[in-house]
Amino acid sequence: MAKLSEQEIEAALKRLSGWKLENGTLVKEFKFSDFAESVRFLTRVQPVADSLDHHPDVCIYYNRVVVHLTTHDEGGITQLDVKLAEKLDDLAKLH
Ligand SMILES: C[C@H](O)[C@H](O)[C@H]1CNC2=NC(N)=NC(=O)C2=N1
Repeated sequence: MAKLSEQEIEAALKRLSGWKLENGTLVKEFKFSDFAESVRFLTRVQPVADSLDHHPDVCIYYNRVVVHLTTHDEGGITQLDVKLAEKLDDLAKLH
């Protein structure tokens, strides 16, 4: 999948909520009530990421999950990152 241009990334960021561009990755911090809820969120993410064959880089800080999205194979942001960002937003609402 082709890398998005800067204009395409800016357009995608306008549609997404809470995501920003940082060092060539899409980044968002998701907030939960505690560590267990953070882990449950990532448990819901796992099958979705596997089915897309596209995986987020994640860090858990107790009740915060920081997600970085980039397409490693392309060395930049692709439409797959935008699609995964939308899915993560949906999954974060489910807790
Ligand atoms: C072999 C496997 O399909 C690839 O390594 C996939 C897996 N998940 C991936 N996830 C992400 N974020 N970027 C990739 O380039 C990528 N490549």
